[in-house]
Amino acid sequence: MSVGKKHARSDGEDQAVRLAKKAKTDEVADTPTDSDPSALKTEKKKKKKKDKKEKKEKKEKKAKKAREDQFEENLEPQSADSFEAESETKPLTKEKKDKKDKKDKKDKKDKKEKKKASQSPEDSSPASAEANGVNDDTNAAVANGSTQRNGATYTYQQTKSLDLVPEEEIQEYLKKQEISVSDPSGTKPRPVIQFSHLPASTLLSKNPFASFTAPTPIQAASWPFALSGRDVIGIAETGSGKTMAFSLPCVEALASSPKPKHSKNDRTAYARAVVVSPTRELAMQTHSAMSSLASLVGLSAVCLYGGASKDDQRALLRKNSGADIIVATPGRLKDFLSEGCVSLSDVMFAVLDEADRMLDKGFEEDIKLILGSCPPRETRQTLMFTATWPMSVRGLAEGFMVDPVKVTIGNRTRAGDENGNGSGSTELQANSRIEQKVEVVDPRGKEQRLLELLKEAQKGSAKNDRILVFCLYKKEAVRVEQFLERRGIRVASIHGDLRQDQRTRSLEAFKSGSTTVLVATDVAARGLDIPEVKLVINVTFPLTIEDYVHRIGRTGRAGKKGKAITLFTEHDKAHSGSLVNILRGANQPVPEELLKFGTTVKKKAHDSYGAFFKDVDMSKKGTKITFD
Ligand SMILES: Nc1ncnc2c1ncn2[C@@H]1O[C@H](COP(=O)(O)OP(=O)(O)OP(=O)(O)O)[C@@H](O)[C@H]1O
Repeated sequence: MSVGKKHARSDGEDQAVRLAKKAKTDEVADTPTDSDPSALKTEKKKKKKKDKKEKKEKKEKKAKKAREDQFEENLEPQSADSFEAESETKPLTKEKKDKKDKKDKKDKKDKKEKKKASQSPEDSSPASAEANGVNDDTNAAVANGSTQRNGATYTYQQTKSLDLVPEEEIQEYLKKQEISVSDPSGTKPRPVIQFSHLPASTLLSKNPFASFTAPTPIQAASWPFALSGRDVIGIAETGSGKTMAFSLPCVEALASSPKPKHSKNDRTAYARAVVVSPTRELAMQTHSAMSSLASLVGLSAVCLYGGASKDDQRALLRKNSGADIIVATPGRLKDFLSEGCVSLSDVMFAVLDEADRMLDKGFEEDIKLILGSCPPRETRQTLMFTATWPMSVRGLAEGFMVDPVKVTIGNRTRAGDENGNGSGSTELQANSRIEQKVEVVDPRGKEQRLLELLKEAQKGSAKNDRILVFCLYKKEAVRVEQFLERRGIRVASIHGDLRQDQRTRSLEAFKSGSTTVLVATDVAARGLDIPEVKLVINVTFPLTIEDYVHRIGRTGRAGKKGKAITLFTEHDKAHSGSLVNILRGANQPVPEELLKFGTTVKKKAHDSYGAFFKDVDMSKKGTKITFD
């Protein structure tokens, strides 16, 4: 409220008295007096505003100083611009002058290279990995001093090189890669088509993408949002690089923010990022990918999963002084949380990998507890990635996020009405590079048919081709493995009845090629990135059509082709409609025998689908019940 307004209300008060009162109010602005409460309130507000401004300025100064220090340490060329204005007004020290000269030279060189690149825009071979990994746009991503809501000081700013890409090229890319973005705040950052379009950073200067030529569509479209601190739901086909889509923004966010300090005597491990995975093997795989990236900037990652020694994992946490990133399965993470060994109170970045699985009934409560142990969604960044996004989990997902951006890859719009108006909802879609074949068979003849298929697939030069065989039940997997073994097939298995070391050994043997056939339950359906799986055979149909999409997605990864054969029996007829839709959606043949089972899509039958592969900690002792 202005002083003028106050005058109007204090009739009869003489000017001198009013001034004296105001002076007094200014003096005691912090102490409430009953002399003039409304004036006091105004002054208090003013002071608060001033304090806030001062605080903000101080924070900005501090952030600038931190960046400056980092710049000094890392000789990060992109940071130089933030200090250019300063250099103009102050006399340059010799060191700064050298740096400026160096930068000017580099700018000139970059301009030349850019010109060259514009003549051959397709030059994205691994040989040019350095250019791919490190942005040559020295002027591009300049931290502007503000912090993201999760506390990271990294600021995403579209680079000049990306600005320079003609709009038609961007539109063509979005169309060709079938990228759709739904953003409640309406921002439209351009996709990062080349690695060189990414803002320079310490991490990128380490060239983490040397073996890749360009970002995958989900990376290209989601990075600008995730790097800006936004919550993201990323939906893209199996094997399309979603792990890197969340790993890069996670590591950038952590690398740009100081680790909160805790008492030296505090033995709790305070993670700053948490990634939750549905299975142990996937957690280990994600951990391996993330720690390679994190270690480039001196960050550590620890994997916590059931079935392995807790003491060893505790020791790892201690060794890594808490670990910056924790990749975990929910059960083991919950255990560590309840013991007070791990705290998520410093988490600025939370990821649900295979998000629909994590939000389904089997894990819902665990996820509520885990995300509930993190700072509130307003002050952390939450990312969810998956290849399948059923309606049933969407509402729940958004409850954990703030205005999430939804990035979808693939033409998943519902067919819509006769006028061609789609409903715009995200449909289930299988990887279109996978050749899908469905054979309707007699349930009694399944194992014999499996044997024939394996022999056919491993004929001649293909004798060492890797084949993944899916069963629904653990006992079934055991039976099928023994059946194949007796017939001379080199086979291993992975399912929940095996000890973790046995599971790990089987997977390693399959990866290394010492066994070419792996019989698995749905414990191996999601996320596992096993190179060169040529064929997936479904001996028994999974509980849900989503699991079918994930199972067959173990082949045809990272742009490669693959093949999947499904033995379908009358027992699976409830899935015929949704399977027909998947086949049609991927332009695959639909056998007449399958159509006979009907094309109606039934509502999801199993509430806790995939519960068959919920990881149970086998190392835990059961509770002994005594009867007296
Ligand atoms: N930009 C890229 N170019 C080429 N290959 C890539 C790129 N990014 C990641 N990859 C590779 O693609 C493979 C599949 O990636 P990833 O496991 O992240 O897939 P995904 O989308 O998470 O699959 P799923 O849905 O099955 O979990 C990995 O081997 C990974 O190294």
